[in-house]
Amino acid sequence: MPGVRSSAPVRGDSFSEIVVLMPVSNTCPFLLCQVQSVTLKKSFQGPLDCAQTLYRERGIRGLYRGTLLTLIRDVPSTGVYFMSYEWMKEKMRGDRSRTRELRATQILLAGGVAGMCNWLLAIPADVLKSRFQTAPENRYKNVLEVLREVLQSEGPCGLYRGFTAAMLRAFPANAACFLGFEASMSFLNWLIPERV
Ligand SMILES: CC(=O)O[C@H](CC(=O)[O-])C[N+](C)(C)C
Repeated sequence: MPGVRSSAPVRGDSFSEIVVLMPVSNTCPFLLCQVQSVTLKKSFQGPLDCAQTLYRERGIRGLYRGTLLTLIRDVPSTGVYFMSYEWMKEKMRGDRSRTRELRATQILLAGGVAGMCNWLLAIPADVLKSRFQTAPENRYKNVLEVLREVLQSEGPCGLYRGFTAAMLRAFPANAACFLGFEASMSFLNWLIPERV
């Protein structure tokens, strides 16, 4: 039995994330903005209602609209997320003891900072994605049109709209997430010890 060591696979398989989770995550901007359904002229009751209405009005394409932007947002930022987390842990452990256990506060700090690094990179693509997904169907031909419009109307700062709210959420959410992750890893490694 190899034991449980690596952090990345726990975050899931990318293919299933795109196929299964993308429609779920794609309903979020609609719910947050409370964009109204075109035909029913009503706000959505929840994620399921939103997904059903989108499917009815726009078909399967409606559920996957903005997938490219989601990938542009998540692929590089996820790399930075795990890299910054591991880098901070290594720095806090110091050179001498690579296997030294970190304190909970150190894990919280590394996780929180990793979440902030993730969003520092992800916000511009997230802003474009939300605008693109919630716009009326034929408003934008492609992503570049959304980018042009944001830059023209708000300048480069427009790409960082929501920065403060994103950062205020990113630290505690990811600090807790990594603490839970490390606690689960310790438990699993205790349950299934590594054979040497
Ligand atoms: C966009 C997103 O979900 O970011 C995650 C961190 C967070 O604050 O939710 C990180 N990751 C994309 C790696 C799941």
